[in-house]
Formats: sequence, C-alpha cells, structure tokens
Amino acid sequence: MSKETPGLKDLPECDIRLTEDFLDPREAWDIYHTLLEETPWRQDNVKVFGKVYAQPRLTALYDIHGKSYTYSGLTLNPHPFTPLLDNLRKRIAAASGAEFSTCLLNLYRDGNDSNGWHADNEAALGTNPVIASLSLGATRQFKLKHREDKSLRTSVPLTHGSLLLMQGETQHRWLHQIPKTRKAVDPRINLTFRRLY
Ligand SMILES: O=C(O)CCC(=O)C(=O)O
Ligand SMILES: [Fe+2]
Repeated sequence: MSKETPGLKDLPECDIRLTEDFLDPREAWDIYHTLLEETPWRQDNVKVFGKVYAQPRLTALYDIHGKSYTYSGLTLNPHPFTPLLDNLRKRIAAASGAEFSTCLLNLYRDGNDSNGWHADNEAALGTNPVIASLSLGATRQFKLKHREDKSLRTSVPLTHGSLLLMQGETQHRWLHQIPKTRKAVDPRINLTFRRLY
C-alpha cells in the first residue's frame, strides 16, 4: 500500500469500517431506482464562511420523531420514514449495534456535484456519533484528512451497495469530503443514518 493512500485501519484517531458487500448489487439497484424516482429531492442554499451558495447536490431528510436537522446554517425539515428507509434503518442498526433516528439522503447527479470538507459534529448528534453511510449507484471517492496532521490523508472508493461506518472520535479528529470529478460519472445516492438527540 502506498504512503499516500493508507488503508482505513492504519489511520490514527480514526474508527471507520467499510463493508463493501452490505447489499447485494441487485437489491442495491432496486433501492437506487426507487429512491431516485420517489424521493422529494431539493436543492437548498447553504452559508459557508458567511457566503451563500446553492448546495452542489440534492438532499432529502427523514426522521422518525419529526426532528429537523441544522448544519451549515441550513435547517432541513424531515419527512416521515418510508417503509423502504425504515427497513434499511433497522438492518443497519442490527449490523452496526447502533441506533439511528434520522436519514439524510444525498444525490450527486454527476461529477460536478460534491460535498465539501466537513465533519458531522453538530451538537445534536452527541459526543462521538456513529454515522452509517450507504452508497448506491456510481462509485465516488471518499476523502479523509486529519484536522491537525496535514500529512495524514487518504481516499477510499465508495462502491454500489457498500456501507461505511464512522464512529468513536473520528468526527473530532478528521474531516471528510466527496470531491468533484472530471470523469463522466452516473448519479450516486448516499444515505447517511444518524441519531439526533
Ligand atoms: O456522500 C457521502 O458519501 C458522504 C455524505 C456526507 O458526508 C454527509 O452527508 O455528511
Ligand atoms: Fe459527512
């Protein structure tokens, strides 16, 4: 393994696990097509360092208790969970041993859509949140960089049907992003399951 791309297990102060075959590809495609067509996708404005931008992707929020979620100066009002999303929520809880109340869906329409450097460290998520991230459709690179040690960074391809779990102190020590790419890429849907307190 090259020095520039250490594996997830080699990263200090980082607890991230990737299960590549969490969903079999056929089921994952069924879910992808249903979500692509049936989700009430929206594009919101966000404030980054005081400037307002259209978010470079589409999103939708679901919550079992109807709680809204605020990040980057944006408050998203949730939809009630659908049976499909609730089924995934329960399966991911069983696989991870964690509980989830919220699902944030991201749709990256093409390589021009992205998700900039951030950590999922809002107070409403609690101290060391467990965040479960399911990927469907096109493969995109998930980049990680340490907040202090600039020599520590890596990139992991998130493939169709894979489940990435971020937990422990990861959000306090590391930032993550999905960068834009010049490659021609099909749409990708990402579901992040979180617990809101
Ligand atoms: O699309 C992804 O894989 C990451 C999504 C993400 O980091 C987020 O929604 O907080
Ligand atoms: Fe995130």
